Amino acid sequence: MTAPTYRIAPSILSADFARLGEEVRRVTEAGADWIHFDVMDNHYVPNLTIGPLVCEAIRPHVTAPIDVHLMVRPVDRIIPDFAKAGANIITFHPEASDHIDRSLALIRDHGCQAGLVFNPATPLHYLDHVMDRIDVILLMSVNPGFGGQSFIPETLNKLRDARARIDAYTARTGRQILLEVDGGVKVDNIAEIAAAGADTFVAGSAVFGKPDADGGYKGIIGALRQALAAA
Ligand SMILES: O=C(CO)[C@@H](O)[C@H](O)COP(=O)(O)O
Repeated sequence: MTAPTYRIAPSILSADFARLGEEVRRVTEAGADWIHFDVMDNHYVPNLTIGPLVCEAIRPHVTAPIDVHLMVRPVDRIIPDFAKAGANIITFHPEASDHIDRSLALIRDHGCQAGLVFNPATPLHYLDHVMDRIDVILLMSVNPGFGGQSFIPETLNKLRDARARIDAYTARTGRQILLEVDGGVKVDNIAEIAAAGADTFVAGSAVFGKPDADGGYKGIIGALRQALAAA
């Protein structure tokens, strides 16, 4: 079996919004694989963040994929705007979409990779009939809406379940699906999270909270990768 390829996706929710272009450039120069872009609407989740205009504004500052996590209801009408703004991956919460299959198709028809996001208590059965349309499964390991929360340990069991579904699907079809995790990911738990099956790690406060005096973004991304190497 070949060793898994891991991706680190810093969440800009914890970045300095007054200097966002510089922040995304610095974090990708420090080794980030994706930029995770949290979209909150103060309706589906109790917080309000950023939209397609900000995605478009940061796009020239990075070549790394922009991974847009929609925490919005309704879902469909904002998808074309994010695709035009330079998003590469767009994920949404199945319970926030009236027509999951249609929302996934809309994302892919706009040239982006598509995925479903599962809150800690959202069952994985939403995957049952749409695996062919999915590129990424994102498991929330905190309740969505805020950065800086603690990792919910039950997520490890859910990751194992999602990993088993993906592996069975890949064995049958030859198609890969990424398994991303989001919330409370730190140097001291990332190896355990990887061992449970995740290959893509969103980290907000762990990365953007790191002062230059402590090695800055390069230091923390290096430490996350080192911990992963031991997984
Ligand atoms: O989507 C969310 C929260 O809703 C996340 O992307 C957080 O922003 C992750 O932050 P940390 O838990 O890593 O600080």
